Amino acid sequence: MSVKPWRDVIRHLQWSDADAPTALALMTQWEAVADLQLNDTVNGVLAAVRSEGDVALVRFTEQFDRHRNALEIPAGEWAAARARIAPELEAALVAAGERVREYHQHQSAADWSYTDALGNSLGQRIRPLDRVGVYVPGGKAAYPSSVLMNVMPAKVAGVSEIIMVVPTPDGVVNDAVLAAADIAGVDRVFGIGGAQAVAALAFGTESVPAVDKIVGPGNAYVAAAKRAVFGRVGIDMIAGPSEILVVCDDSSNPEWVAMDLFSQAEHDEMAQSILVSLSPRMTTAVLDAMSRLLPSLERREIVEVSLRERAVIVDVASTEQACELINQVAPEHLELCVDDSTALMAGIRHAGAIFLGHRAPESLGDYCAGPNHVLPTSGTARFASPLGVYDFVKRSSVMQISAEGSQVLGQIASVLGRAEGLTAHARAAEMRLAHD
Ligand SMILES: NC(=O)c1ccc[n+]([C@@H]2O[C@H](COP(=O)([O-])OP(=O)(O)OC[C@H]3O[C@@H](n4cnc5c(N)ncnc54)[C@H](O)[C@@H]3O)[C@@H](O)[C@H]2O)c1
Ligand SMILES: N[C@H](CO)Cc1c[nH]c[nH+]1
Ligand SMILES: [Zn+2]
Repeated sequence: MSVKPWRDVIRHLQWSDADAPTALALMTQWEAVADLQLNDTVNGVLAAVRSEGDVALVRFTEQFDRHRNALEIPAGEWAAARARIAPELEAALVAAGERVREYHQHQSAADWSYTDALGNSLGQRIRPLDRVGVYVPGGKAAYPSSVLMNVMPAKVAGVSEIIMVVPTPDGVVNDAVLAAADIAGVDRVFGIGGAQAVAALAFGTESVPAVDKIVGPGNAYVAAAKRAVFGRVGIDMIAGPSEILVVCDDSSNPEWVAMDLFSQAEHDEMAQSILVSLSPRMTTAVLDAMSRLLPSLERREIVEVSLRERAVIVDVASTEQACELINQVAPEHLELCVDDSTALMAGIRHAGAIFLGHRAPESLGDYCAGPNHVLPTSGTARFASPLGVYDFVKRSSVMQISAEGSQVLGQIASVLGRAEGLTAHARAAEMRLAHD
């Protein structure tokens, strides 16, 4: 139990102080795969699985997850698990899955083309990936919701084959995770995790088919392995620990704000909760609510470490200052717990998912609102987007050149080819000139 009140434990900044932006930048930075020893471990695992296949996969699963069960979990077991879970859990998974599917259907993009002034037809064709690997984390907790979030956009995109991997620590398979796999419609499930699972998906083994792209969040071993295999396969992103940034003002409900901050802190000790306050009175009220509510949390120990190590409160004097701060942090989750979010929304450029008003706790986005909960973390919302249908398709450009087009474009290509010293390029274009 913490002896000091939380107001004395959580770091507290005034955004108007000249050094506050730098201090906040230091507090929010997180390098996904900076640990050299971890990288050595991961590189060793990748090399071994690549050269030894299933033998290494079984060995590492025994070493890190403490079991020697069969690698693949057959479809019959998913259906049996679905029948075993509580009916209300099954109904919640089905309802959440349908909402996630519906949201992602809006992301589907169509082929396009146009005809230019020379009669050339130029366009873009979109096709789903053939085979993807979905990493569902499962070391310290089981995440059936992450099955739905990873698989539904792939199904909407029309991916032909979805291979799911999920660690089964001590050989224990989570029924809700298997039920979610059944509901979402994966093709195969393997009870493996960590860097060895990523290696198996990237290189293929006797049991696990090689995939074209690996998606899904995981711990630092998973993140390092995904980064290392990128290029051989595609990846979605490098996910770091969960983060939430909540903006409050006099209209906020302090207990709701406190619980929303806890909801991400409870993920793991490195998760980060940031409170940005437009009202000193509300800052005090939220801190008091945190002290009141914290003892009632099931995962209190994790929350306490997360708050002590990584939480920050920042007082801001205006919505402009709030926006400046938000854009610097580029948070994974942003809650605007205020009556009127119009001015804030106008100034916000970087955030993974934005929750507006008092009735939109981040946890609804985690489970069932519809948008994806796999989001860019650690400031990567500056350039990255939530996992979506667009991650499971690729685009080809298409060009059909008319007789007139080959004359006009051929002359330009001829000049540019010769300027680059690539005369075969130039001659290929010139041959078409001569032909007509
Ligand atoms: N962004 C999201 O959408 C989202 C969703 C769910 C979970 N998460 C995050 O994903 C993470 C899941 O982490 P986790 O650990 O529970 O599960 P995980 O599945 O990512 O990792 C478990 C695996 O890590 C490997 N491992 C553990 N210790 C190791 C060691 N010392 N050496 C080599 N390998 C080792 C093991 O192979 C094990 O199978 C958490 O940080 C959680 O917050 C994110
Ligand atoms: N908040 C997590 C992503 O940052 C996702 C999650 C899964 N279950 C609960 N939450
Ligand atoms: Zn969450």
